[in-house]
Amino acid sequence: MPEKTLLRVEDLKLYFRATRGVVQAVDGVYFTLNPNEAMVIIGESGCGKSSMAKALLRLLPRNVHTYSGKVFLNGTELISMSDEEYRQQIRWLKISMVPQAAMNALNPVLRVGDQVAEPMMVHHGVRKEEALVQAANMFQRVGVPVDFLTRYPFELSGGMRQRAAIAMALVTAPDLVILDEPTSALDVLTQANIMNLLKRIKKEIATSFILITHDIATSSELADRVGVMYAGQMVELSDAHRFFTAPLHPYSQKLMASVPKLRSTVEPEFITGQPPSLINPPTGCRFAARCPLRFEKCDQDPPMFQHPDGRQVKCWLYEKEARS
Ligand SMILES: Nc1ncnc2c1ncn2[C@@H]1O[C@H](COP(=O)(O)OP(=O)(O)OP(=O)(O)O)[C@@H](O)[C@H]1O
Repeated sequence: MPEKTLLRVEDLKLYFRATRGVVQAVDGVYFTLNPNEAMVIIGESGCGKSSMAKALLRLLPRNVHTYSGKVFLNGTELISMSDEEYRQQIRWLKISMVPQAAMNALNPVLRVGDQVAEPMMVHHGVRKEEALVQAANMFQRVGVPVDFLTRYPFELSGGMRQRAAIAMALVTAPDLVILDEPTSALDVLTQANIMNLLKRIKKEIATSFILITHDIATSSELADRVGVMYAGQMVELSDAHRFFTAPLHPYSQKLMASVPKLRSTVEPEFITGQPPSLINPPTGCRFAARCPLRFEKCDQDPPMFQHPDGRQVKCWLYEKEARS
């Protein structure tokens, strides 16, 4: 029977070699994603979000120390594939990405239409004329004027370039699109437009999304599920509704309290202290040093507890609930 889960990530690790030691950027991450679901990954800068995206996309830098675990896409394991197999069978075809700054995704010396058409030609063996027709369709879908096909990236605004990068990620109809801070380099209005575009696309196209973002407020509108990362680990996995109403993990609660609210007189809070170093992270709960609810047990590393309502949380506070 085919697996209902689209993506199953088990004990994913990505460590880097650095001058001061080994950086445990992604340290034993587990999660699953269903078809047509949008999962938002949030967490402070440096907690390993982009590294996790790189691990899923196998876009690994040269100083990798450890790359391990299992990633199943529709039942096919990706980590054990060779780079060549991954490039031929998975990247762009099954999993595509929209990187932080679209300028980096687009080649400055090639017309954007040709670039958006290219994945179709390379991965679906489609002739250039047909690929350009599909690129034009995709441009219309993401709100880029079709006559922009013949323009170069520098002739497009930041927002239009980001839309073109989204078109490029979608043109092969992949199962999963990973967006790494897709709006971070854009002004607030353009950010909102891009988020609205993603919401619309999600309704129209049967694709799953992993959206990595700092922008908790806007991402709440797109998310079906939320994953919270802290110091290289996933500390909460939740459906979006429950998460945005009442998150479980003390870190998630602090993160939510730090989001400014338009119609509230409550001041946003800051999370005091710094996340631990990922070179020698603490052996117990990694958030303990900053946690207002810390108790003795937090000196031990908590497992990911299964909350009775289906959420998962890596915090000893939920040990009893998880058992009962
Ligand atoms: N190639 C690399 N070599 C060594 N260390 C790295 C490398 N890439 C990332 N790191 C380190 O890994 C940790 C996680 O970084 P990562 O960029 O994944 O975090 P992030 O949560 O995406 O941060 P941001 O939100 O700022 O993009 C950081 O300590 C970072 O300095």
